[in-house]
Amino acid sequence: MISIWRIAAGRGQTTVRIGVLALQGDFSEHLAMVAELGWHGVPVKEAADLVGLDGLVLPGGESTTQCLLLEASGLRCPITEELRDGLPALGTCAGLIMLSRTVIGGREDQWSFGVLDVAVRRNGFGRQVRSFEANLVVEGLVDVMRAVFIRAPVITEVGDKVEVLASVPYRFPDGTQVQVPVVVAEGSLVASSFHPELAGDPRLHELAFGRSVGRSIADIVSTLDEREERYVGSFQMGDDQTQEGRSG
Ligand SMILES: NC(=O)CC[C@H](N)C(=O)O
Repeated sequence: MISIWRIAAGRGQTTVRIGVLALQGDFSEHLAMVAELGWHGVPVKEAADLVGLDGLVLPGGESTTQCLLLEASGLRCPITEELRDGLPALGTCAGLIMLSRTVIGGREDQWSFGVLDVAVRRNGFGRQVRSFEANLVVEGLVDVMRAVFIRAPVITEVGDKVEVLASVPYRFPDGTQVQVPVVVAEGSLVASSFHPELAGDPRLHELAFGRSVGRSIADIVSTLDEREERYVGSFQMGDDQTQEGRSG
């Protein structure tokens, strides 16, 4: 269950400050989205930028490069501490990878913050040519969400406390089909395999930083089958699951 976070308490009283990790990737789009929501966006490039934040966005891009830049900038430890202390965070695509407990198909020296109890396979939906868009039903949102998937990670495992807020059908080469989560929440964290900011949809940012969600995974998963017809097609596993990505 995600509680009403400090940001909600602060709304209307003080300026809400949302940091956006701005080392690599599509941080500008996230900053624009934060501004659209009436919040103050703070590009985070060094530890001092983390002071006084109400939330943090980890953007899409290239997780291997972000690992290197997070180390070089000295941000790895302070961000780990903030996330462990419960700073609300939204991770999209590479940002999801950075939050995850386990990363499959990463570089040997790849690390992650390890605060979100999921395992992800990098580029699990395939390489650039297999990028796609889909209309998703997201728990708690009335209208479907247009989701842009670019060399997106596949969530292969979720822990007991992780809530699955949206899934898509995923077909293995042998024809077996499963539902894979593409929006998840745990405690103060929300993450998506896709890029909500590229479709100009601010609702995951609102979900992450401005409201609560509170349904159990079992409850959500039980409703997914009924809704399957509302998804656009199904998606096949990429042919290069272990390939290193090169750009956002
Ligand atoms: N669009 C993205 O963020 C792609 C993520 C990229 N495949 C990675 O592993 O980091």
